[in-house]
Amino acid sequence: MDDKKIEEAVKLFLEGIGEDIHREGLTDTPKRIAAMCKEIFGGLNQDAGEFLSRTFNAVNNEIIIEKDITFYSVCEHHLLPFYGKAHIGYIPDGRVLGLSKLARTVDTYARRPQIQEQLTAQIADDIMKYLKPKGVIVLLEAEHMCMTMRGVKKPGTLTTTLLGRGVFENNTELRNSFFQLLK
Ligand SMILES: Nc1nc2c(ncn2[C@@H]2O[C@H](COP(=O)(O)OP(=O)(O)OP(=O)(O)O)[C@@H](O)[C@H]2O)c(=O)[nH]1
Ligand SMILES: [Zn+2]
Repeated sequence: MDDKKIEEAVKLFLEGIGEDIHREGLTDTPKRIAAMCKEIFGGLNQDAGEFLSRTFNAVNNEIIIEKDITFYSVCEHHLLPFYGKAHIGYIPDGRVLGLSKLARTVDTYARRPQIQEQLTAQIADDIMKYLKPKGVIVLLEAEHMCMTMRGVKKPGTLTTTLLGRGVFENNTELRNSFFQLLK
């Protein structure tokens, strides 16, 4: 990441909104934002393949679900946060992942400028690509600040996105057992 560019951009932006960039509260803000970007956009420098490639033998091929994975992302249209929970289920085909790797995959793609549908798809596609399970299903529920603090201003609205790959693509029974286990 280019700290200098971020700092210059923040100064210009603050001037643009009519702020005095030399007042005490703002003098360190460009540096703070450059440091913050490393956290909230850190996924841009990460490759989920590095940890998704660490698989081990499955005990059986029953469904595995990791639910309520908290995530924070930033909408690419307004650069405002959207945040919520990710729920992931997969049916192994001989190999499984360490549980933490599902949450790491969510973080890798959440920490980028995003839209929710794309985030959902990137998580599902990478799990298919590296683990090669029989199927994976990803459900994301999030609140978008661009819907609440500006624009249409509807606090409390929850956006849900769902994507199934492999056996979850069109098997209603399997999808329903995922929903059942989330309750
Ligand atoms: N599909 C989708 N839309 C999103 C997401 N995040 C934000 N948006 C929407 O992106 C749209 C951008 O619409 P535009 O009309 O280009 O921008 P805008 O004038 O700021 O839109 P308003 O929010 O309606 O004021 C808005 O409707 C947002 O609600 C997302 O993750 N997925
Ligand atoms: Zn937005």
